[in-house]
Amino acid sequence: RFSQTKKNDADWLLTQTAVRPLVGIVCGSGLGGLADLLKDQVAFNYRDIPNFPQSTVHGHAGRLVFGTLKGRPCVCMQGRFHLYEGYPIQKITLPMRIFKMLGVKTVILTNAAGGLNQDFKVGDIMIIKDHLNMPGFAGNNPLTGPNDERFGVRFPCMSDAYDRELLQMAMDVGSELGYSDFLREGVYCALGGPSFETIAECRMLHKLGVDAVGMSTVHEVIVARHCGMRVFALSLITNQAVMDYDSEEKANHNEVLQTAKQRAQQLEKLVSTMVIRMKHNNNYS
Ligand SMILES: O=P(O)(O)O[C@@H]1C[C@H](O)[C@@H](CO)O1
Ligand SMILES: Nc1nc2[nH]cnc2c(=O)[nH]1
Repeated sequence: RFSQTKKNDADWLLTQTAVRPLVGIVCGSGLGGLADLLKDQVAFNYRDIPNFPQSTVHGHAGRLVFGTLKGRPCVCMQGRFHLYEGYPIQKITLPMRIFKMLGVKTVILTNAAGGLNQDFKVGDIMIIKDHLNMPGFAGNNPLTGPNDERFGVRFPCMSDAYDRELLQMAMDVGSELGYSDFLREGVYCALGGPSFETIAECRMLHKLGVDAVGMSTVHEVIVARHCGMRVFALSLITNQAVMDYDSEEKANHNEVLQTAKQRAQQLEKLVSTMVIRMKHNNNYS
């Protein structure tokens, strides 16, 4: 029945627009401007899409935007769902299955995150090369429950979750755009939120090899990879995680949105250049 519901959502969306997207984009906190790059837009408020959850977080507009980027058909989630909003984990990742049913081949996920790597600065863009799924360690995985074989296998591999060719493409495009000074790569860790981390938690995550910490993305990545879509993801380092008891810094959502605003244009340029350069037969040359 769950699967039928998803099919209905996808069918409904397909009847509303002629765009058949090959690329699906998810905008992180304050990064919704990405959707505004799309031409010939057809946009839906989440509240108008059957069975779709609603955005409840400031900086997540709650619109699904179809359109093209230099002729490449795309769909963009202007706002995502988070565990802390109270939705079941299968519900927050439902859009990935809808992307799949719309024909999406490549998913691009963005997020705002706190920097743990001491070499990172606020405003850096970190290309995600791997993740730690903390809610997953506690049994909260979006693939929990009966496996729908039509989407993918029971035990999907995650060692190849982040496409290495797209990671290399991001580095190449970033260097051509003159972004090398603030382009990094690293490991992202998702926590449940909504509280930010304590100092002890930041120290622990740093010791575990985490470069940036956030509250999203990995659940979407798992579902996207389960159904065979190619994944590229990046974090905007919007704040430095507090590691020191003498620090006066306090993580807050306003700072997150403020940093996102300052770096949004460059991040959008990086993503849009990549989309235009992507070969949709899964080859990058
Ligand atoms: O959707 P993302 O991961 O960009 O949102 C981050 C995590 C929290 O939702 C919020 C904290 O400021 O930003
Ligand atoms: N968990 C977490 N999420 C964030 N999103 C943006 N900044 C942060 C942060 O410092 N911690």
